[in-house]
Amino acid sequence: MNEFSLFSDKTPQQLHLPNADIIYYPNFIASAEATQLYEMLQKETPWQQDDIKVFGKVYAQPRLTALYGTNQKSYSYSSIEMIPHPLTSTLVELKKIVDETCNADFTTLLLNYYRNGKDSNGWHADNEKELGKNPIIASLSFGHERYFHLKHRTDKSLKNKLLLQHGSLLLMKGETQHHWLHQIPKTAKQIQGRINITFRIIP
Ligand SMILES: O=C(O)CCC(=O)C(=O)O
Ligand SMILES: [Fe+2]
Repeated sequence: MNEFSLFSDKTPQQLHLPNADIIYYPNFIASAEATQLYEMLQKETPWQQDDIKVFGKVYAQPRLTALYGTNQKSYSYSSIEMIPHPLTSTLVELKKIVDETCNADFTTLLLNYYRNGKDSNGWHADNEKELGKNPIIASLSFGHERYFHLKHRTDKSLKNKLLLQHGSLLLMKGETQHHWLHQIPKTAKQIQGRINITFRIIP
C-alpha cells in the first residue's frame, strides 16, 4: 500500500485501436487525493510559458509547462529545449506508483498546466529521438477533465477521443507513436484548470 492507493481502482481498460497499445486507468488515484495533488502541483510548480516556432512564426505556447528529471537530460520538442529540475518528494511518490503499474523506470516528467478551455496541445506524436524507438509514455490527469483526441497518421477513417478524468492514468506504448497523433483541443466551455504529468524515459 502507498499513500495514493486509498479507494483507487487500478483496473485497466485496453483501447481497441489498430497499430496502437493504449491502456486507460480511469480512477488510478482516488478523487480526494487527486484534488490535493492538483492544488499542490498548481502552487508548487515553477510554471513557465515558452515560445514555440511553427512554420517560422513565433507563438507563446498555449499552456504552462515544467520539466523534472531523475537525470540531467534535457528534452527538446517544437524548437524548445527544457532543462529538468530535480524531482520533488510529491513527484517521487507519484513516479513510484506509475513505475510500478507500467513496469518501467521513468526518468523525465513533463508537467502541462491547461489554465482554462483556451489552453491546448496541438496534434503531435511523442516521437523525439531521445525517447527511443517504441517509447512508453504514461500520463496522469488532475483537475478538470479534457478530451484527448487520437488520429491515425495514414488511415484517415481511424480516429477516437477519450475523456481524461481527474485522477486517471493513460499509458501509450508499443508502436502507438509511429502510427497515431494525439491532441488536447481547446474548448469553448467555461472550465477550470487541468494539470497533466507525462512520464517518459530519456536514458
Ligand atoms: O495533456 C495531455 O493529456 C497530453 C500531453 C501531451 O500529449 C504531451 O505533453 O506530450
Ligand atoms: Fe504528447
